[in-house]
Amino acid sequence: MPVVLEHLGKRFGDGAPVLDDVNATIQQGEFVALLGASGCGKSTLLNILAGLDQPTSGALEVPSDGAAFMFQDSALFPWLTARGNIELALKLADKSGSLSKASRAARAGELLDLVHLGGAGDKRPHELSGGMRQRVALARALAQDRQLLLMDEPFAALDAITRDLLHDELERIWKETGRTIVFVTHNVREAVRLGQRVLLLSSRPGRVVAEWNVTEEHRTDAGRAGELTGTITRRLREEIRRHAN
Ligand SMILES: Nc1ncnc2c1ncn2[C@@H]1O[C@H](COP(=O)(O)OP(=O)(O)OP(=O)(O)O)[C@@H](O)[C@H]1O
Repeated sequence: MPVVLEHLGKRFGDGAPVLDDVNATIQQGEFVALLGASGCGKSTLLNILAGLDQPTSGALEVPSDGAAFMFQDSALFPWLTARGNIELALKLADKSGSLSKASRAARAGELLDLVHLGGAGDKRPHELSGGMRQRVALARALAQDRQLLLMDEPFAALDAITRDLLHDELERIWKETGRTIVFVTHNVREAVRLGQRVLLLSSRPGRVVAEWNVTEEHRTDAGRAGELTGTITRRLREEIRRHAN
């Protein structure tokens, strides 16, 4: 099922609208990067997609089983091991209670393998690096078993090398699982690296003002990817300047 936003708007109380007339269709299985200046309403939009907040105008179609969410902070439970954090997510997602403890343990093991953390399941979050914690957070988000995965700057706090590694991992996992991903970032390079499509949200009010397709050519030719990154960066700067005036 696609995600459809039609003339979507959001204002908090009687303040100025944060989002206004946001229109977008995201196909099932698509990877969309959402880019915008700080404070333009990206997190607000994700919260609405996740059903954590309601739009004040317009229409929204999202999968009926909701969405899984991953944040900049891994938000793991510190008293549980990596495996324990994933098993808990499996338990919470299993509303009918049909998964046995042994099946949950087996599934948690598969998810740990999927994020290449097979050997670290018994470690607690403080024993893991930032990159490893985000891998656990990704496995936990996948444990929720929702088609739609919303990611709010999940790699922003990581160093560049770890981030590059996680980009490769996320791309692989996206291809393996067929999830629909909406990935919020400030980082144009990251948006071009990951997204099949990059949407640019303007500031005050937030609205989709431009979009770019990232083609196979961009993926295989670093020069073409660099050109696209430059084009998007210029457009983003314009947006930031327009808002500053
Ligand atoms: N619950 C709320 N009540 C009032 N205003 C809010 C609320 N949540 C967000 N806002 C306002 O909405 C605007 C957009 O915030 P939001 O966090 O969605 O932006 P963002 O693009 O995700 O920012 P950043 O990139 O800095 O994380 C901000 O001006 C913020 O102050």
